[in-house]
Amino acid sequence: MTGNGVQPALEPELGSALRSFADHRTVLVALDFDGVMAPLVDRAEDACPLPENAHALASLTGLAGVHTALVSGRALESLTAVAAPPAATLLIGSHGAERRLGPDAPPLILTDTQQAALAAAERTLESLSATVPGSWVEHKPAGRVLHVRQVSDPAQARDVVGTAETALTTLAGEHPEITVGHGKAVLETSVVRADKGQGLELLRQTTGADAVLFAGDDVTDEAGFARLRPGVDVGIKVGQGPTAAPFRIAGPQALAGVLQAVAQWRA
Ligand SMILES: O=P(O)(O)OC[C@H]1O[C@H](O[C@H]2O[C@H](CO)[C@@H](O)[C@H](O)[C@H]2O)[C@H](O)[C@@H](O)[C@@H]1O
Repeated sequence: MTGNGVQPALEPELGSALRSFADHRTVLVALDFDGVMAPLVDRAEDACPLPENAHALASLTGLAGVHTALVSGRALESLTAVAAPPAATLLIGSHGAERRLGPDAPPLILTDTQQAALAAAERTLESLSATVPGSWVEHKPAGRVLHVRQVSDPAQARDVVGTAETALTTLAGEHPEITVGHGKAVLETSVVRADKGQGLELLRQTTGADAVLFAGDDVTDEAGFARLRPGVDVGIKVGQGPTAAPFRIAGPQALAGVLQAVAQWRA
């Protein structure tokens, strides 16, 4: 939203793509959370969706033929705590490793090998984090995340991320389940191979959607954009940075305008 409380106008090409999208019989609106529904903040537990985004998501969720989903890198428990999504909104967490597609969603269960790999990755990240004030390690069912947003010296933040990446890559020689990925002021490791593209495909199959809208801000969202069908689905990059998404909006404050446009054309 702009300073005077008015949603910025949509770019004409995006407006026209949303109009065509809304004309499909069944649609899926899938949204990343951090940096899309909610502005990025220092502490992950303090993230909060912009009220206009939360309201627009709730409005869309109640419409006939419209499915909504959050597709997040967060653990499902953390996602539901900060996003407080509508009950009917489908959830993909841990970058695709966790799913809540109905009331009986099975919990993620790790094999003994995955648990051993996760414990080893955790020891590596915790010991590095202990040497860098301001850094901390987030625990998720399938992974661990080294956060450096609150490290005051950018060079120190870069160094610890680089050291951690090298250490985890070495550890992956012993524990091949370990994967490593970058995000915004984080280094993530997981012992379950999954990505948001797989999560989106699962949502598409589950909902039977004829068209999918996906909005994301981070490098991990590119796996989602890669699964979209040109001319049918709508991919929206939120904020700056290279992307395969054909459309872009400035930030979370511009998302409600997108959601409201779809809601208006579906009503
Ligand atoms: O896929 P997302 O919903 O965008 O989740 C990606 C990661 O989000 C969280 O970290 C990011 O947001 C934090 C709060 O704004 C910020 O402090 C951090 O620097 C960001 O990287 C979350 O903590 C991670 O687990 C998610 O993977």
